[in-house]
Amino acid sequence: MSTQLSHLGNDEADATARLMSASERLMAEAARLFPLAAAQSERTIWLEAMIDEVPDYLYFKDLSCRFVVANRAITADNGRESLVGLSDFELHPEATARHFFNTEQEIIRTGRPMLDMEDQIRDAAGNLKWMLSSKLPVRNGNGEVIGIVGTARDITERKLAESLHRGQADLLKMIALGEPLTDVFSALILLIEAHVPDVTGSILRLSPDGRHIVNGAAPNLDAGYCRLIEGLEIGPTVGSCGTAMWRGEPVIVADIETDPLWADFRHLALGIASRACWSWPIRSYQGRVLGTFALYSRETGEPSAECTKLVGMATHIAGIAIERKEAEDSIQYMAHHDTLTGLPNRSMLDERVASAIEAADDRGGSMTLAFIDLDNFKLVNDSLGHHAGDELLKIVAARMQGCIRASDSIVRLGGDEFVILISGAMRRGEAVEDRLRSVREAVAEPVEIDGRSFQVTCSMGVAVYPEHGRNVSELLARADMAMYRAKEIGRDAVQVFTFELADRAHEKLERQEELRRALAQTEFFLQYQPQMDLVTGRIFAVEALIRWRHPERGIVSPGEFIPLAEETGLIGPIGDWTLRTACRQNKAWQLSGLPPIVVSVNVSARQFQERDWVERVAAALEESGLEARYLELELTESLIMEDVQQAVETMHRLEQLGVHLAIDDFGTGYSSLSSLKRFPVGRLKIDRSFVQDLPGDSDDAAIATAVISLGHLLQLRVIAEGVETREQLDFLREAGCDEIQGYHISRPIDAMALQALLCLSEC
Ligand SMILES: Nc1nc2c(ncn2[C@@H]2O[C@@H]3COP(=O)(O)O[C@H]4[C@@H](O)[C@H](n5cnc6c(=O)[nH]c(N)nc65)O[C@@H]4COP(=O)(O)O[C@H]3[C@H]2O)c(=O)[nH]1
Repeated sequence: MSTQLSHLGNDEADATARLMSASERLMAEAARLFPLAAAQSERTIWLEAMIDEVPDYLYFKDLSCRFVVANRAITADNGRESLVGLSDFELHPEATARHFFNTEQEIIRTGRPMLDMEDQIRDAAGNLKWMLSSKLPVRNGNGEVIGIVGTARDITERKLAESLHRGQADLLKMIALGEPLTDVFSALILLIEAHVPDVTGSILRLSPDGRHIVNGAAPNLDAGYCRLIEGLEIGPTVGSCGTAMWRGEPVIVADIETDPLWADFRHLALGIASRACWSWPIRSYQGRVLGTFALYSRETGEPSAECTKLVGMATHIAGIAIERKEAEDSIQYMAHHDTLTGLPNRSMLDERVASAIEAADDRGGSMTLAFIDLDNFKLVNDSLGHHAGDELLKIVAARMQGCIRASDSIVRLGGDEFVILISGAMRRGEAVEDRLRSVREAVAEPVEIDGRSFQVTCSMGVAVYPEHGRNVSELLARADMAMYRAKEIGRDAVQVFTFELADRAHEKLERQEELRRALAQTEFFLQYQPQMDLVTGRIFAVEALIRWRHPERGIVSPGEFIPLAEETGLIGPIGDWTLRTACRQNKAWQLSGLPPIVVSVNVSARQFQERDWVERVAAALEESGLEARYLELELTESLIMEDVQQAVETMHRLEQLGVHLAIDDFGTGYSSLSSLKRFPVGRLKIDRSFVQDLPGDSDDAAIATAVISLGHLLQLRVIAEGVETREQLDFLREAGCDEIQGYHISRPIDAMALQALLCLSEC
């Protein structure tokens, strides 16, 4: 032991070096205590005894890498009495021994130590061990290398902890990256199996109905066994896992052969030579049981505390993985399904149409899209409430789903719009309409919601690939166009797309653009038609009537463009313009010194239903400075009847503003007497159609007379429009009509002409 240590790179930091320098100090101390040569052997014994106490490996090898000195730790781990004279080739497998030999020869050759190397060895008991070793050259008094001294420390525990730590990190990464759940489970099981000797792991999941076993992963468990337990119903005595899921607590079965929990299944477990099965529930963050993590052992017995701790980590990670997958699945589901009806949604339609087109191309066939819109759904929603509307959609969706074939798909686009994708081939002689008839019939079956029974119909538009379009959006747009046509022709119908339809729609689009331009470039103007009091003969009011001065077509009458404006929503801004212009004009007449008259403005249903309509009327009055009592709004019967309750509410708000209200075209709608009583209106207007054949037509005469009586009974004034002749006027006066309007007095005329007329009649 008089040899010297070579220079170390970092003596202080290195445990091995510290050990070596402690040995040197001890040697020096021994030399001091036993100075005589006679004491030499005693010193050696003393030193050997001392190094034997060191728990790490400590040894000295000669230049041929044979042990000269080896302490008890390394000797015992190699299962020998002594290692002196042996080389690693006699202790380890060839590859390991060669590695050690090469390293040591390198140290001897270069004279440089090798520190903190991590090596794996198998000890005499067969245990794999991780060692942290350092090897240093030993020199004689002349500085020549005469061998190496080595130390090694067992770091197996630390390495296991590290690998566990790394394994956990890898698993969390797999979870975060959304790798398949079975892969995550398998990696988790392999990690645990690597740390708990002689066990086989398994992860089972609980089925969504919370009643059955579903295989998760068990990479080293018999596949046949796994198949046999798949789908078993959990319960109080269903082996370890079925019971653990049932109880929601760990079930540790130390001996499958005798434990009553395994009574019905022990033949299965014993068939795969398992004698013990320990199962722990996997839980969600909120504590819901999601499955089990189980370890099977070939030996009877219970898990160690260390094993239980590891499984605690495993069930935690498995829980995170399952919850993350469930969240992902539900996000996926929500992204592709409509929450109300559970039907696939638009994003799914795109995918399905794309693959249906591909399939049609492959077989040289076709594919059909049917766009479906419920008729009068808005009415149900408005009159019975959104809850009823939702219920109706759910019922209708389920019915439609029940009618289509497995090869077809149904998608809810939103609102009351659905699309059916018919992708399979038609039967011989079968038309698309036949396939869709059953859907229409199912929709039209009576529905009962909240104790009320009613029926809804639907309109369908059909587009066929490849004739009508080459992709989803083209086909959908054309099916939609056809559906609109089905609505136009009276609803409750199927319309197949045609190119004439497209032309018509195109033309409509152009008209719509023209209308927009007309509004922007003020191509509209108002004419006013006087209304005369039959008692005084005085012109007391005028009806404002819109006109369109079209740059090519000349003056266009409202009958031609108001319906389109209503359909497209342009009636909103057009109506606002009319209202503001009429108010301003009326105020201008007053300011010019004419006696005040009322200006009557037509209101369309869509305008009236706009939420801020009352505010817009108030703004038009405010802006023009016209007093509310000089404005009258003409509402049609059908407008009011679309949603009586809402209409009455709006009418009351308008009444509070101080404007007058009149019912236009009276007699053409269906207002019941009882509802008429509820309307805060001041006038009824007898429709022109009942006036034109007066007095000759006895039916019209009876109707006109009845409307006048009815109006008076309800304390309303009655005006007749479309009066063209003296005879009509006389009849109406005779029948007690209060006021008239019509060509007999004046055609609609522009503001200047009306001013002159008023001036004439007043002066
Ligand atoms: N044959 C005949 N016709 C007569 C006679 N006296 C008046 N008329 C016409 O009868 C219509 C009366 O208006 P309406 O019933 O409110 O019916 C109006 C009204 O519903 C709508 N309308 C007109 N202007 C507007 C408006 O500014 N806004 C809205 N929403 N609708 C309007 O367009 C409809 C048609 O308006 P116009 O073409 O101006 O047609 C006007 C008027 O020119 C007559 O003695 N004989």
